[in-house]
Amino acid sequence: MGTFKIEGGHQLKGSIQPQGAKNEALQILCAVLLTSEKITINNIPDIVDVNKLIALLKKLGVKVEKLSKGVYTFQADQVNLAYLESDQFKIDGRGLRGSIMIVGPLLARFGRGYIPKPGGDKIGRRRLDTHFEGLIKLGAKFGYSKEEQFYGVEAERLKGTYMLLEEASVTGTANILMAAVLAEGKTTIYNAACEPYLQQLCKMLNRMGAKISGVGSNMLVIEGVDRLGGTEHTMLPDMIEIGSWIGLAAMTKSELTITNVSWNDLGLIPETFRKLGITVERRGDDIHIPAHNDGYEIQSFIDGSILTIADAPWPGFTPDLLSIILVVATQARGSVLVHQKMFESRLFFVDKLIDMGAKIILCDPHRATVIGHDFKSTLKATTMTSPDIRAGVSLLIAALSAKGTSTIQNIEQIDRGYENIDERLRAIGAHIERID
Ligand SMILES: CC(=O)N[C@H]1[C@@H](OP(=O)(O)OP(=O)(O)OC[C@H]2O[C@@H](n3ccc(=O)[nH]c3=O)[C@H](O)[C@@H]2O)O[C@H](CO)[C@@H](O)[C@@H]1O
Ligand SMILES: C=C(OP(=O)(O)O)C(=O)O
Repeated sequence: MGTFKIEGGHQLKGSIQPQGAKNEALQILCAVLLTSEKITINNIPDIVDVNKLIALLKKLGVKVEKLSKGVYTFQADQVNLAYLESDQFKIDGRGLRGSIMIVGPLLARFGRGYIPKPGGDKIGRRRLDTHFEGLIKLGAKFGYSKEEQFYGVEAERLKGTYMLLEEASVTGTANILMAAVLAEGKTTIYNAACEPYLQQLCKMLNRMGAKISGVGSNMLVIEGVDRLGGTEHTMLPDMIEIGSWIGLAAMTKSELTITNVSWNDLGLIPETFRKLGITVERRGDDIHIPAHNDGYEIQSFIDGSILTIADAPWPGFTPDLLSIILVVATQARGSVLVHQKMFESRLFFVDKLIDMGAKIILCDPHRATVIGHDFKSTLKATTMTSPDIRAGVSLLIAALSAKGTSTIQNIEQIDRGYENIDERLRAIGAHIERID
């Protein structure tokens, strides 16, 4: 179990370039299974989850070539379907959440797709009903082994249809979409998720020859085609990393420039941090955060009532940044209610922040009230374990702002989604060391 040792209380300074988006990468990598032609992908983040998925694709027979840092070609012209029946696949498939999205492409192109219950963050129930209900609507036969927690779908030829998803599931929409592009006839997916990750996937599939309209909306209309071809794709910067660095800058009172952020794809993220009183300046395609030497003040609603920040399906505020919002609020002037509507166990990490001296009341598993210290009391350094990827980074931010030396264990969780985080943070002045 890897550990970070962090000496807090130092101001950081400089600029940081966000990595390619983790959740987009997981979708895009699965899409290479849809064609026998070569696909070139740029800006692939070097993170554990993505590397696990690339390794899984290789075992499936996909030819993978690394051209330079972050640039790879993939060619799925000789797919080894026997691997899907191996014990090794049952281990590899469980290694991350994103592996679930191989099912749609495999089903569409080869008539069968399987997956063990995928991994990912332990942040509450993470069901897959939307995925399989959608694939069943397209005509697939579904099987599930409760004992092995192993899912499978099979179909000779998928047939387009109309479907209204029960929830706007991100990976669910991607999975169904990747099956529908090769189905016979027209598919309509209503209540589709529409994060920039999905917009990027749609654009890539259209470049490969798919016929998808409604990109960016919650109604995707897909005219099935017989085959797809090769393309080149470049990943957007990771918006969750960008939000993490905004929070980091504010809480350590640091002046930081986050470069090439693709502003137009950030949705409500800048505005939500502004509601906490943080100055988020747009400079071209960069974000500039000045040093908040006088702190930052949480806004109230127009009627004077306490601000609530809650997650919602895109274009609402992403649940993946609520843990960061929560930690940043612990040093703000004022109070905020953080409402994590989607996941049931994602707020439990606040116990660690309370240990460090933060004023937080966990109202129930979904809601926490934070009463900011306004830097009148600094957090105390401590030893903690990262429970999930975003809580891990939130604790890291807390440790960088705290007095003294903290240790964070189980940093594999952080490495799942943040590329080379210790080295990149050291480059802007953080005192952080990786110890094994
Ligand atoms: C690999 C990947 O891409 N992971 C992301 C993806 O996970 P993933 O695709 O697994 O998450 P889903 O979008 O399926 O759902 C996440 C949770 O939100 C609930 N839900 C979802 C939609 C909705 O309209 N109402 C609702 O309550 C679901 O029941 C579930 O508990 O999307 C999540 C939600 O943005 C993110 O946290 C994850 O980082
Ligand atoms: C929940 C997350 O990831 P995953 O879906 O891969 O567990 C996340 O990226 O915040």
